[in-house]
Amino acid sequence: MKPAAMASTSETSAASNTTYPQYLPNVPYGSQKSPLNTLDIFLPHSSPPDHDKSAIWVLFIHGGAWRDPTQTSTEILPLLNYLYKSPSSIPDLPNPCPPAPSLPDPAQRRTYEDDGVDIRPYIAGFASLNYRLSPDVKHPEHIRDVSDAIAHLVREYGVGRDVQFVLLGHSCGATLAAQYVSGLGLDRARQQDRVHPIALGLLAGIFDLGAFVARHADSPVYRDIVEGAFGRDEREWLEASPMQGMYGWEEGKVVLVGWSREDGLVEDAQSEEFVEKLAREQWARKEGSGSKKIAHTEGKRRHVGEWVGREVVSWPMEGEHDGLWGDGRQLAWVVQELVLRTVTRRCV
Ligand SMILES: N[C@@H](CC(=O)c1ccccc1NC=O)C(=O)O
Repeated sequence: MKPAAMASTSETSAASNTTYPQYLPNVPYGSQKSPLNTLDIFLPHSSPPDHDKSAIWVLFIHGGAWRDPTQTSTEILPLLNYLYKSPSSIPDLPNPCPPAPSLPDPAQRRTYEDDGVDIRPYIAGFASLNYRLSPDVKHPEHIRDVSDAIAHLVREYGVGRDVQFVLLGHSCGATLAAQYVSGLGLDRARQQDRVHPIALGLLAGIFDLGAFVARHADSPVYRDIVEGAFGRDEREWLEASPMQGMYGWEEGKVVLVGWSREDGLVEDAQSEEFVEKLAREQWARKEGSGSKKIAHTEGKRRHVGEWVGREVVSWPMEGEHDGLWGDGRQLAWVVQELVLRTVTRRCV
């Protein structure tokens, strides 16, 4: 399956004669040569004009309990197909310098099935990461692969350096995203060379490995998952758990924590306790409208740059564990929320 937009319209950049959108699967990263040391890139349109540097990259880390070989970077495709299925080309952003920017009426810009602002012009690129799985590797190899993948994007596309990014993760992918910003499992060089996201979107994450095993003591698979990825020493579980991390990174504006009460695999308490932890670290608590968004925001106009401080947003989602990425619409709303809360348009 490839993003539907590939087959529909394409635009040509005059400067480079390159056509868009571009979908580049299985791009190798890092020095390890495993087929899982690869990432997929989707470039929806040519770079925004020089006057507008407010576009961001969206990075996604899939789940699968650190071990399921059927869960891969392709889990971003429902999101891409949802956002880019529309036959219309992606509109340019208006020049913000001056007059003061405001997007056209959202009602006029509704080109995908949503009630809000069309966020597509604000997204410069997507990357979906693969990383090596257990039992072939154990912690900290998974998180080091993630770090190497992001380092590749820094070098090739200036991600985190010339262009800001948001980091999304589902299930153990959310664990990896939280480990990345807090540096858990990263050696000194990788910690120091790291670029940081402006926002995290953590969906159905596992933040406390010990509790994950203990709360499912009747089901041996949970212990198998954690021992397979982190070994048998419970002190390792504690040290690697995002609940042990610190989340004061400078660039961070928003952490969206999303979960579904219908998730039969990861318990609500993982997300609830992580929200509490960030609140203790002085992140301001917000209740997001979540996947009930249409009902909540219908008729309300929202603007890019709504962000006011360091916020942790609880984001209610719907359906089963794997529906959170499998339903591209729910993931698109997460991305929209992060764009609305973080992207500040700049004149350069
Ligand atoms: N599909 C996975 C199961 C899985 O992903 C999972 C199971 C229970 C709790 C969390 C899970 N995934 C987290 O990334 C497997 O077959 O191992």
